Amino acid sequence: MTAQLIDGRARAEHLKADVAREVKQLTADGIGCGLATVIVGEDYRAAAYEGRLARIAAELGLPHRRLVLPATTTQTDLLAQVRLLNDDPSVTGILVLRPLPAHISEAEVFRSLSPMKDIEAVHPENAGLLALGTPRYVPSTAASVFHVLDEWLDSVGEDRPAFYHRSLVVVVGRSNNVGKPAVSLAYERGAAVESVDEWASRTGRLGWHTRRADVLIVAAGVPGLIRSEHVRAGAVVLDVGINPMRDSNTGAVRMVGDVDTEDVLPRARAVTPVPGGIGPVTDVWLLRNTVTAARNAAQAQPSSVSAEKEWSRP
Ligand SMILES: NC(=O)C1=CN([C@@H]2O[C@H](COP(=O)(O)OP(=O)(O)OC[C@H]3O[C@@H](n4cnc5c(N)ncnc54)[C@H](OP(=O)(O)O)[C@@H]3O)[C@@H](O)[C@H]2O)C=CC1
Ligand SMILES: Nc1nc(=O)c2c([nH]1)NC[C@@H]1CN(c3ccc(C(=O)N[C@@H](CCC(=O)O)C(=O)O)cc3)C=[N+]21
Repeated sequence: MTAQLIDGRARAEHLKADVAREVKQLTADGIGCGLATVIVGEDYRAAAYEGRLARIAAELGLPHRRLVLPATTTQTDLLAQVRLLNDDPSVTGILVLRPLPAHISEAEVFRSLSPMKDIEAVHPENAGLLALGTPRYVPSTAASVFHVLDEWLDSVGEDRPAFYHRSLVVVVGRSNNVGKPAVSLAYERGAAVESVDEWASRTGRLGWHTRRADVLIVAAGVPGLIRSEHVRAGAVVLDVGINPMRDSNTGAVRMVGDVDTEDVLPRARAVTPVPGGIGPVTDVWLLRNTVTAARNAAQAQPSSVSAEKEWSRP
């Protein structure tokens, strides 16, 4: 068997057309929408993601404001900046990029976000709603993993509920941003779920877990962690990892996943590549959540949400 490579870019384009329609409808309804992204310090992955969001937001005509703060920013200053964004009615969605510098508590910053503007569902209220199966916002990376999987199941004629009910989903990596939300979404679909972290690797049990997976979701941030010996024949493998690798000869940086795709292809049923798999869908989903947040804001306070002049409207 040679696995099917799932085309995330094509999925992202479909989704982008939906979001473009939603943005037009917002404008027609006179509802303002504004995404604010916050980066503290320098990180290649965060900068790459933010750059992609900026480009697609411009393409969709969705106002975007960037806040780039130095790595020396104190937690107090960052919390003050978040407060300003919370209080600004022209900002309807806020994304604080990870990683934050080590001297800043990510949990404190996420807790300081206005829950209605927390488009990644990292505030405890939104994370709780997600865990209870009643999300306000579905975090974009996990949402993209299951969007890609659901659509792929449709494309091969699998009945979604039947597939999930008979499947074991194993999630490698359990960050609050990616791994844990993915577990919640797998629960919601009625799958059996297993979650492993770095201890599974350290204790030599990673393969024992992953080889039982019908669906293997990998979000560890370790290039090439998963090889064919970790994969059950006929499994569906979703590679979330985005890891910058510098070519020692040319100096060029390219992104690689957590899965050794070439090695896994002959064994799996379907695999998402990196680049071109989950990543492009994540970008669009985040903007989709931004649109949802604008609608939520308008419903909460109909008169206060209108686009302001300071926005760079593309
Ligand atoms: N494609 C996309 O759209 C996105 C991709 N990413 C990428 O996904 C990856 C994960 O991101 P994120 O969740 O934020 O990362 P974090 O570093 O926050 O979390 C990584 C998780 O993986 C676990 N882990 C680390 N090493 C191993 C190992 N050897 N074996 C098993 N588990 C391991 C960690 O375990 P422990 O808890 O024990 O430390 C932790 O739970 C990164 O490459 C990131 O760039 C992130 C967001 C979006
Ligand atoms: N709070 C927070 N949330 C995040 O979701 C988050 C974050 N911080 N910090 C950084 C990581 C990284 N990340 C990416 C998502 C998509 C692509 C993406 O679309 N990549 C393309 C292009 C890759 C390339 O440049 O070759 C692809 O996979 O095809 C990249 C990177 C989100 N992250």
